[in-house]
Amino acid sequence: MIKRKLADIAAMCGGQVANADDNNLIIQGVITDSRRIEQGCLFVPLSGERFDGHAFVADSLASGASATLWERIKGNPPGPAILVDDALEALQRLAKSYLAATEAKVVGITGSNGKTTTKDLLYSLLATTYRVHKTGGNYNNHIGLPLTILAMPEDTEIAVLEMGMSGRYEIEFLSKLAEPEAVIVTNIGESHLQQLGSRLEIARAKLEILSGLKAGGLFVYNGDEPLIQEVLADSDTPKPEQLHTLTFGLNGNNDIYPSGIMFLEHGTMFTLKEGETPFELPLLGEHNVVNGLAAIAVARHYGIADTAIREGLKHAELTGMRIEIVQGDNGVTILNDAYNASPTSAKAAIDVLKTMKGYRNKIAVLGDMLELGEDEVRFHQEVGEFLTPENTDLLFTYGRLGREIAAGAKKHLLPDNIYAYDDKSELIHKLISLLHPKDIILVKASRGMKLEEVVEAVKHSELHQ
Ligand SMILES: CC(=O)N[C@H]1[C@@H](OP(=O)(O)OP(=O)(O)OC[C@H]2O[C@@H](n3ccc(=O)[nH]c3=O)[C@H](O)[C@@H]2O)O[C@H](CO)[C@@H](O)[C@@H]1O[C@H](C)C(=O)N[C@@H](C)C(=O)N[C@H](CCC(=O)N[C@@H](CCC[C@@H](N)C(=O)O)C(=O)O)C(=O)O
Ligand SMILES: Nc1ncnc2c1ncn2[C@@H]1O[C@H](COP(=O)(O)OP(=O)(O)OP(=O)(O)O)[C@@H](O)[C@H]1O
Ligand SMILES: C[C@@H](N)C(=O)N[C@H](C)C(=O)O
Repeated sequence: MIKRKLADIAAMCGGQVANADDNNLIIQGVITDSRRIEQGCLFVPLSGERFDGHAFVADSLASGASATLWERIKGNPPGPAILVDDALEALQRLAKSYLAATEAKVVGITGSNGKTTTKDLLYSLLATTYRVHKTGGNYNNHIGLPLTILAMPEDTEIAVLEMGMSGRYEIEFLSKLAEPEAVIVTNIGESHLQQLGSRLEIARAKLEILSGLKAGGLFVYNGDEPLIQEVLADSDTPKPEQLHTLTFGLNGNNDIYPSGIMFLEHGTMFTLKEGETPFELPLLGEHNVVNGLAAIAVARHYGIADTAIREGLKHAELTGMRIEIVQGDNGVTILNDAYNASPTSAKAAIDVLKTMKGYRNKIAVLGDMLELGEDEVRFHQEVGEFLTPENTDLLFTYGRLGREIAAGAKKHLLPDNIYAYDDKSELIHKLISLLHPKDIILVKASRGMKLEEVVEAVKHSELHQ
């Protein structure tokens, strides 16, 4: 993490030191939450939906922060400070300046689905050889990415940075801040359609990642997605000189694609060439093989041998709630995919349920998918129609839009096997009453639905069957 003299930090973020007895005071780390102060850090007071961080500056200094940023418009700071006009902009400038002072090469990852998973997989491959830093959790926006950079060890060789968006020009900002030398676009789904209006516009937003890519940089993208090719070919799409490209995907016309896939109980095996030693992923689903292909493409670009890649994949540490296998105390198997949901990721998860063998009942617990815009009802009905007796025995839905999943499910499932709820506790009660230790449950909805509460309840429940 960043460790500098107070005066140097002021210069790096364009601020001015005030109230400090010692400009050579050493600052270590940057924190934006007074509830998580670490001794000697710089507190950065941000304004959000509920609070103005300036209200917590005195507390932060009392709790061990060595200094704070302070916006000039707020009057006199209550202790050692760096005066700035805008704390967020200063935080972003500090991050850019710190990154430039290191030798770290940046790999940027964006896409509608799979950013966090691909980031975790790529990290595990690169870390076999390099000193690597990666985005923690889902810290992928205009605040999270700068904080990720400032938490980076000074001797980092490669930084794997997740870049998220819900509107145009957000990725452009992040890419220009981080100036990656390699970038991945995982796929173009439906996430944030509400704000973007069309999948083409989502593709344009994702390919803004090329705007900050260094000259001669590498663009690794999902070759199965025609919208990416379309936007890449558009002369209006900003891209660097001497752009190198690599495609990944399931189709054999990609630069890297699987020659065979085998679904296992707790993971997935795949080969890239017939007869070669397979690669093994501790993740379920064909979609995670695709994520793995993107990670392999970049790892090979950085000279990682396939033997190291196989080791890295096998021991990858993954962020939870992405089709995470959870074993209940009561024997029930839960596929916790509750982190987020869109039609593309929901169908990918249902495909995983289809590959699971040896269970009594396959149960899907599906909730609202948010931010999908005017076609949200149709999207939910289509997910319902995707459910068949081959992949689902019982369906539980949660939420207003979940009812549309239930409506669509009637196309292939018997009405007696479909349960729609607006109340989470009622859903949990009914679900538990039907559960058997040999059942498997997929739990999936958008972040805002907090379906991890269903996972927690089911995990610890006493069964009656
Ligand atoms: C600003 C901030 O960091 N807020 C976080 C804070 O929120 P809180 O509920 O406390 O309220 P405020 O935001 O109003 O607080 C303002 C500041 O005051 C601080 N503070 C508050 C109380 C207190 O007692 N002491 C304090 O010091 C506070 O820390 C603030 O700095 O806490 C919440 C709960 O932990 C956080 O959720 C909230 O974080 C916001 C949402 C945030 O953006 N955090 C980033 C670090 C981040 O990267 N979060 C990611 C999610 C990113 C994301 O949604 N990405 C999208 C794509 C990008 C969309 C883009 N348009 C966007 O706007 O984000 C995606 O789809 O992936 C994460 O945490 O997962
Ligand atoms: N390549 C993919 N295609 C479809 N779904 C995917 C893919 N990769 C991951 N998913 C699913 O998408 C959801 C989110 O996964 P992950 O967090 O890795 O993606 P993300 O792009 O970081 O998501 P978000 O933008 O919501 O933070 C999970 O349900 C996961 O199973
Ligand atoms: C807030 C944004 N990152 C997100 O995840 N939105 C989903 C759709 C949600 O809020 O549930």
